[in-house]
Amino acid sequence: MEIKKVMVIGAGQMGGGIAQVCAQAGFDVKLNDIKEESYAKGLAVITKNLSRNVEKGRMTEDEKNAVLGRITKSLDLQDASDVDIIIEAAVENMAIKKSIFTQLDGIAQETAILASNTSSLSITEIAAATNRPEKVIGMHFMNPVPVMKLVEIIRGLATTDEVYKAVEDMTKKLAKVPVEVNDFPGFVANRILMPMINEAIYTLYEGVATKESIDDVMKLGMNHPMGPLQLADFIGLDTCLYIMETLHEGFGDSKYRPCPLLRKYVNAGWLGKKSGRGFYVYS
Ligand SMILES: CC(=O)CC(=O)SCCNC(=O)CCNC(=O)[C@H](O)C(C)(C)COP(=O)(O)OP(=O)(O)OC[C@H]1O[C@@H](n2cnc3c(N)ncnc32)[C@H](O)[C@@H]1OP(=O)(O)O
Ligand SMILES: NC(=O)C1=CN([C@@H]2O[C@H](COP(=O)(O)OP(=O)(O)OC[C@H]3O[C@@H](n4cnc5c(N)ncnc54)[C@H](OP(=O)(O)O)[C@@H]3O)[C@@H](O)[C@H]2O)C=CC1
Repeated sequence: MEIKKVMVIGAGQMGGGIAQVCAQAGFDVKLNDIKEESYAKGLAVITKNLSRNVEKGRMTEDEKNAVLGRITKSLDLQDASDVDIIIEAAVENMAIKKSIFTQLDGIAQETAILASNTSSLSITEIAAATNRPEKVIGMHFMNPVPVMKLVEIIRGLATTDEVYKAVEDMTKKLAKVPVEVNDFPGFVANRILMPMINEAIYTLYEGVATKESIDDVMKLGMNHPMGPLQLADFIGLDTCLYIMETLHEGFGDSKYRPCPLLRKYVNAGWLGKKSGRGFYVYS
């Protein structure tokens, strides 16, 4: 099973990054979003990242243009009809993901792999919305995609070894390191990371320290590149809340209760860096 043509669904911070690294690795990429302006925003970020590579001497202008030439715009899921793999990176919502996967199952060629970049939701449940659960898999990239090495590869209950191997090979071609994990809420990355971020938010909520102090403790004391509140803003507070809800519901354990302050910020539309305001304000 050789993968050549890719479709990425969702041109947000993750989808844009995934499209960029796929095009850089030589794959033809269709980048899909529901809104033209979201696609344009995603492409602008990719162009900026590639221009930085040119400035830093890591790529020539011609190479940059060749990478951009491998990315095509898609505003219609029907465009999935001739690709080998679809990597879905739309919003972290089970109903939306199921609807996308059901539609893709009817559009994509029989051999096509349907992957999700979900950060916490059940691959098995998403797969059950299709008639090809054996070809559904989790391909969980880390943010920012062009920089971070890891891709968690999540096997659903029915995922075949052949599909796993094809996705593992593709991940290596992207110069990323695949790590195999099983399908449980939050997988490994967010089962460990998100409760730490949630606890940092509780620490702020309970007035233990200021946001700057909380971040300084983890940066200076534990050598984390970003403090947990800064990282939460970077990930997106909506995504953080959805992940905590998945852990809370999936394990039924109160230790995963999302902090009320996190919920309040999301309800206010303070989603972090992407909306201009979260725990910090961004210009
Ligand atoms: C929620 C989930 O499901 C899973 C997740 O993804 S959890 C989040 C995982 N990610 C993390 O934990 C990130 C933690 N933060 C970091 O590692 C670092 O702060 C960082 C890599 C983001 C930035 O590094 P830094 O040294 O502080 O800043 P900076 O010097 O500006 O950037 C380092 C390099 O990364 C690049 N970079 C930074 N942000 C970038 C972005 N958003 N997109 C592309 N490249 C980026 C910069 O261009 C720079 O590259 P060069 O200098 O080599 O050109
Ligand atoms: N943020 C992170 O650090 C990480 C996130 N993830 C996961 O990646 C996924 C995307 O997250 P992220 O990129 O941060 O989110 P963003 O909000 O940045 O991007 C989501 C994009 O998907 C678009 N979209 C929404 N619904 C659809 C749809 N039905 N069809 C096509 N496009 C759609 C949105 O468009 P519009 O804006 O127009 O609504 C937006 O452009 C989530 O599942 C998340 O959990 C995984 C790893 C890390």
